Amino acid sequence: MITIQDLKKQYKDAVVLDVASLEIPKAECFGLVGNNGAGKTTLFRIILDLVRATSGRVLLDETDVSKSEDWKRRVGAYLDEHMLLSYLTADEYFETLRKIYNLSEEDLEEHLNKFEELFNDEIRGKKKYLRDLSKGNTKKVGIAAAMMGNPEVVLLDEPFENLDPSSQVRLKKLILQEKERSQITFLISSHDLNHVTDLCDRIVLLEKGKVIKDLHDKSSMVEELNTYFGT
Ligand SMILES: Nc1ncnc2c1ncn2[C@@H]1O[C@H](COP(=O)(O)OP(=O)(O)OP(=O)(O)O)[C@@H](O)[C@H]1O
Repeated sequence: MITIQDLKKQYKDAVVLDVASLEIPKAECFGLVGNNGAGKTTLFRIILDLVRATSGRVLLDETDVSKSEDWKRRVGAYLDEHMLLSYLTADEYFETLRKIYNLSEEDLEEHLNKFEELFNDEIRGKKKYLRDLSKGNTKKVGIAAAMMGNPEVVLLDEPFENLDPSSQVRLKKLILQEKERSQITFLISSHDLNHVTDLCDRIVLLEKGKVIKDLHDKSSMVEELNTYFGT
């Protein structure tokens, strides 16, 4: 369970995030939407303790994420390419993570096999550094890395952006399978309302840093969001 309490982030006098209370239960697929600058990435960064909140706190179960490092083993995330080691090839990067996560070669193979369709023969066995991959293929590496090591929580910022249409469908299938297979709590931010509503049990809409809708009803969330975004 992720608990957000009185969370505020301010840059000089601009309040960019102001979330009084939010609870994300275990195994929920939590979608986060909002216009550019609404605060989605800031919220994810604070949850991951990459940015310190001005006030308030984020708890992972009982642990304040800004006060301990232990929870990091339980959380996977891909926000952007800065999270990768760009001077490695994809194979070298996965091998490095395998050692960090203490996985066997078989475990790694089993994990990466789930991504075979998504990788579309463009990632593994290539002599390209991550910095030279296309944007979409870079994202695929980041997502596979975020889901490595049996995390309890996975945060993905704009996972569908830059993916070709078939890859978007394959990624959606993969996340749905993982949701079924494990008890992963997914936090997914997206501008793609169709994908995020297909995937998520709940969608929170941020506007200027505040939660203005918290939608749980699958049948009405698409319509509510289309009305808000004028789509
Ligand atoms: N380091 C910073 N200094 C000043 N303002 C910042 C900083 N980082 C983020 N902001 C501001 O915080 C606000 C929220 O940004 P954030 O990136 O969280 O939005 P977002 O919802 O992820 O947007 P997008 O959909 O465009 O990715 C924006 O106004 C942004 O300019």
